[in-house]
Parts: sequence; structure tokens; C-alpha cells
Amino acid sequence: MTEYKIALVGFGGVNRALAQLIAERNLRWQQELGFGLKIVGVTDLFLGSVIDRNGLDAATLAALPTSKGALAQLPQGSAEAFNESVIKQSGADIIAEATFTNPKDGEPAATFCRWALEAGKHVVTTNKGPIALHAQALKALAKANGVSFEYEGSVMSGTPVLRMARQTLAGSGLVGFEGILNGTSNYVLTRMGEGLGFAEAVAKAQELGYAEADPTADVEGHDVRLKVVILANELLGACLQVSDVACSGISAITREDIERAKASGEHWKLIGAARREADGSVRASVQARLLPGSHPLAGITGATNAIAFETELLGAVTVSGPGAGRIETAFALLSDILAIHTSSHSA
Ligand SMILES: NC(=O)c1ccc[n+]([C@@H]2O[C@H](COP(=O)([O-])OP(=O)(O)OC[C@H]3O[C@@H](n4cnc5c(N)ncnc54)[C@H](O)[C@@H]3O)[C@@H](O)[C@H]2O)c1
Ligand SMILES: N[C@@H](CCO)C(=O)O
Repeated sequence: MTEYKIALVGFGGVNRALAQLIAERNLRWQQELGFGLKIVGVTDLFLGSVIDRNGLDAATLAALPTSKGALAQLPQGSAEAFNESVIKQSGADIIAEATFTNPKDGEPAATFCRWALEAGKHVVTTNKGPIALHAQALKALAKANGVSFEYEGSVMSGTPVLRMARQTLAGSGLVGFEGILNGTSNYVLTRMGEGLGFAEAVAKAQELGYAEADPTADVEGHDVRLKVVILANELLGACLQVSDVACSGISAITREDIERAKASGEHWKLIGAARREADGSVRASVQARLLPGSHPLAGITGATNAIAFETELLGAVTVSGPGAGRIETAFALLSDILAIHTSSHSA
């Protein structure tokens, strides 16, 4: 039986949900997937850090208070976040990176990934910053060190999109995509359509664990812009930078706009799209669009996301599922670990 030692960097909603899943499902995963997980380190800017090479109790971690320095309550724990030590010295095989997404330079998460890869550790991450801004360099570093760098949860949470498209749409002649790629903004638009105010709907999305640390990133389209860059570069072979993508959000849309649209059978949606043009260039955008009721993305509500891939051989292929959520995104980390396990056992 394979057991992977894992260190959690950032212990907010997503990595805490991973600890909860490990507490509840490790035995089942051993039987179903052929591996188990042992948490050997946790580090978080607010909670502190802890290392135990023999394994930390996942249920205790999942139930840890959210108070400042709480990891100091554990044996060998500290109120300080010793990120570098946890990444390099906890004995982890896999680093699960889930700190804040920084849309400007991807730091410090990109450095955390670099430290881990250089130390010969696999990285799984849900953080969009390092992928949108540094994917090529981090993938090259992983290859040079003989380890994997996986980031399925960076787009559409636990819903399979990146790996699915890369593996199963290869050869289909993918020419573009359009999608609802932010759970928070779609949730906000849906709840506003039910009569809730913008600020109340955003607060509810934060409570449910959908929103970014600064929800401006969600409602102004910046989060979708990162995801569009990730998808276009990964699946359309583009070399887009974040500044190449024109971007606007949903904050100017009022309840009255939504009501008026509804009365005429239309729906406001925040759409991220990219398309390969005849000259080979890839054009991408993020904007709120008024969709007719018949549009495949019009009926997508709440934190659900959907993406319609445009292919030459199959026409449109649409995938929908959770686009945000703590457990849903923790599942993406598990799917990344499963990919690592599968590739190391098929080599
Ligand atoms: N929640 C979701 O639905 C979801 C879905 C997909 C992707 N993501 C991404 O996953 C990541 C984690 O999301 P989350 O919901 O758990 O966020 P969160 O805000 O709940 O947790 C992030 C944690 O990282 C810690 N942190 C921040 N900077 C740090 C640093 N320099 N060193 C150590 N710890 C640091 C914070 O203290 C916090 O506890 C984010 O990048 C987010 O964009 C989240
Ligand atoms: N804040 C993001 C999390 C998933 O990337 C969203 O609402 O979609």
C-alpha cells in the first residue's frame, strides 16, 4: 500500500476541507485508489505551523479553532508560519499549496511551488496566480526535478476540465471556449435575481467559502481573467499574459437590470471566452453578457460553472459542475494526487 506524506501550505477553506476528507475517507481511498495520505506538516500565515514526520491527526487538524496562532496548541506547533521548513523539511512527498491567489505576480505562492519542486516534491495547487503567471517556468522546473506539478482545481474547482480536455479532446480540433468560470459572481447574479442585494449576496458567497480573500477579484472579473489565461495557454497553445485579456465584471449590474432581462427571457452572465482566429492568434475576453434563454450557459445558476468548448469534430462540448466550494476544491487536490499516483505507477 502506497502512503503519500503531504504538507499543507495555507490552511484556509480548501486545505482544511482536504484534512477533513482525509479524516473521513483515507481508508476508503486506500481500498479504492490504492494509496493513503498522511499529513506531516501544516503552515498558515494566520494559524502558524506544525511538523510531525510521524503524521498529524487529520480530524484534529480539521477541527482546529480558526483563532490566530491556533497551530501552536498542537504538540511541536508554533504560532509562526515556518513555510520554508514545512515545505522542505517535513519529509513530505507532496505539497498541497492553497494560499491566497495573488493576481499581480502570483507570489508568494509561486515561490512556495518553486521551493517544493526544487526539493524534489510534487506540487498540487488550487492557486490561480502561479499557473496564470508562471506555468511554463514551474512546469519546466517540475520536469527538471522529476516531479509533477498539478493544478486541476485552478479552473472550475473539482469539476474536471483541464485534465479532461487535455486528455479526451486532444485531436478534436479545439478552436475556442466560452464559460461561466466564477462561482461567486454567478451565485451573486442568481441571488440578486431572487431579490437579494449585491452586498448581501457577496457576503453570503464569502460565508459559503466561494469568494476570494478580496471578493473584488470575483465580481470585477479578475478571477475569470486568470482562468481564461490558464485555459487558453493550456488548451489552445496560446501565450497570453493577463494584460492581454480585456476584462470587466458584474458590479455595475443592478437588480432592475436582472429583472428587466428576466422579463424578456434573458439572463446576465459573466462570460470568459477565448478563440483561435484565422491568423493563428488567440483573442480572449471577460465580460458580463446578456444571454438569450436558449443559450447553453443561460440556465447555469448559483456557484455552478460551465464551459462550452468549440471543436471542429464534435461541435460544442459543454461541461458543467461546481465552480467553487471548500470540499469541491479539496476534491480537485485529490484528483491531482491520483494523477501523480497513476503516472508514477504506469511509468
Ligand atoms: N474556495 C474555493 O472555492 C476555491 C476554488 C478554487 C480555487 N481556490 C483557490 O484556492 C486557494 C485557497 O482557497 P481558500 O478558499 O482555501 O482560501 P482561504 O482564504 O480560505 O485560505 C487561504 C489561507 O492561506 C493562508 N495564507 C495566505 N498567505 C499565506 C502565506 N504567505 N503563507 C502561509 N499561509 C498563507 C491564509 O492565512 C488562509 O488561511 C486560493 O488561491 C483560491 O483562489 C479556491
Ligand atoms: N472565488 C472563486 C473560487 C474558484 O476559483 C470563484 O468564486 O469561482
